[in-house]
Amino acid sequence: MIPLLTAAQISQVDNYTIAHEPITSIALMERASEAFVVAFTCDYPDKAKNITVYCGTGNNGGDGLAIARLLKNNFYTNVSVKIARFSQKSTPEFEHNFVQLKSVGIDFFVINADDEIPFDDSEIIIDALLGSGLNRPLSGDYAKLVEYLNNLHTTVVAVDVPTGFYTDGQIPGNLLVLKARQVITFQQAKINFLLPESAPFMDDFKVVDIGLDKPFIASLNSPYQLIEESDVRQMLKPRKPFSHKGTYGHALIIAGQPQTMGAALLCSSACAHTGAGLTTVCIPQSGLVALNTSMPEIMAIIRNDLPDIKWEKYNTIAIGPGLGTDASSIELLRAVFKEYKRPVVIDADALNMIADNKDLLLNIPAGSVITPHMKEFDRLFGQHTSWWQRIETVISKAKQYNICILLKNRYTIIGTPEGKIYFNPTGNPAMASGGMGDVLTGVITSLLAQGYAAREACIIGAYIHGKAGDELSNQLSVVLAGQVAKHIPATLAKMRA
Ligand SMILES: NC(=O)C1=CN([C@@H]2O[C@H](COP(=O)(O)OP(=O)(O)OC[C@H]3O[C@@H](n4cnc5c(N)ncnc54)[C@H](O)[C@@H]3O)[C@@H](O)[C@H]2O)[C@@H](O)CC1
Ligand SMILES: [K+]
Repeated sequence: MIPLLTAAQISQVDNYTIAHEPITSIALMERASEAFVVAFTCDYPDKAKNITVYCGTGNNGGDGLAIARLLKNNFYTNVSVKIARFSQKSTPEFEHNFVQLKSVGIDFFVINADDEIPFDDSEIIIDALLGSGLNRPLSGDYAKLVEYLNNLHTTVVAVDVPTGFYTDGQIPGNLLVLKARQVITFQQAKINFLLPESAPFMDDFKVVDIGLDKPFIASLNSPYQLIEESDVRQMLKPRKPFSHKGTYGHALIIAGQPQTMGAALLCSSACAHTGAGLTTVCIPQSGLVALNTSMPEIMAIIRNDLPDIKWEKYNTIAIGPGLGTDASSIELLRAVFKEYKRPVVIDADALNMIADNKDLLLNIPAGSVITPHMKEFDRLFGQHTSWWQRIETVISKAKQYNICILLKNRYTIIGTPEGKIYFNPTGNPAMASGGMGDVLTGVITSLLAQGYAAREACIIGAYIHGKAGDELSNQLSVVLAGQVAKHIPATLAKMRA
């Protein structure tokens, strides 16, 4: 896991690293700037491009000055610098790099407060105006400069953080930010890069390691963690010799209506493909032929009004995909909560029924998983005006109900009763199509049936679901849910190799 820190904590880690590595702050800035330049030269190899580095007078600006110098050393022939000296304040690291810049003879131009903004016709802009030190929205000279630069629509590569962007905490509405084509960020993804509110301000980000003290970072015990492939590999249990279908559990999936049978089929297919020993799906009679034709491995319970379910047979139950919210579905949901005391997976219409009957929240078996998308989440827990607020709600509700909450997103957010938030990095826009959530529910259900705890089932499930989609998207520009379900065994084989 990569611990994700707030800006205040990152500055604490900078200071700790400077004191204990030990390294001077100027050498640390040089290391950061070198890391930036390595990443930059990889993505922008044309050394004749006309590049302007815009620098503030804090340490982000100090980075910018060092980057301009290093680019020149790397034979970028057309680099110049514009310094926004909008206040008298500057850091010693900035001043040091300003002297260095002058010594290598790079053209620079100083923009003072209230000056006209100088004309810019560069092909690439490197944004080193403000970084993680931002403590208020842009206004005055900064706002004027950023508006001018945004209107140019030039390719902007931001150093660490796009100027004006908040790295953590609630992002104010109508924020003015220097929009970046790419952000090359130091040490770790900033938490707000993982939330949809970052989308208008950056197309992409890349993390470069600047060697901050990892044991100290770990000691801060951040609640926010980014899942890595190695975590999932460690969590995955091998399929052992002499094991049999009974070893890998029996999952029951209660899903589907005549018009939404696909949800039941996709969910149960994903469950079987993720390795549950047995999968049974509880569907209306009208789905039986489709089920037997498409997935003969899966057993069925025909759902009349209230089906006769032998609860103790199942290692876990999923309820909701395509289920509908009529009276008999509510009765069935209540029956699951009454009769079945082990962890379950609750998705889609089951979440909508809980949203309409909030008393049911208290009946969710401990250790269960709920898998809402944003709208289902807001229906359950109230309207939110920002994703940061949603994260706070995930933390409090996961604790309150002793459940794992998996809030679907580009970087899916998994909250546990211990107060941790895990961000899942896998998945891609080719997967934005119907049925994908039903497949994810099937994957998580399968993992619970196989004996993984809810936290592991969510982390592994979200990761492999997204990774299967990533692997498929190497060759396909659109990936359908059924393809993801069928590809899971191949992804699992790679992860277990
Ligand atoms: N030794 C270190 O601490 C390192 C810092 N690094 C760089 O340092 C950056 C952080 O530097 P700083 O803390 O100096 O801060 P910034 O350079 O981001 O900002 C400079 C100053 O601008 C002021 N400011 C904040 N919001 C403003 C606004 N809306 N309008 C006008 N002024 C505003 C604040 O006084 C702030 O300290 C990082 O983003 C990174 O680029 C890297 O060089 C790595 C090492
Ligand atoms: K910046």
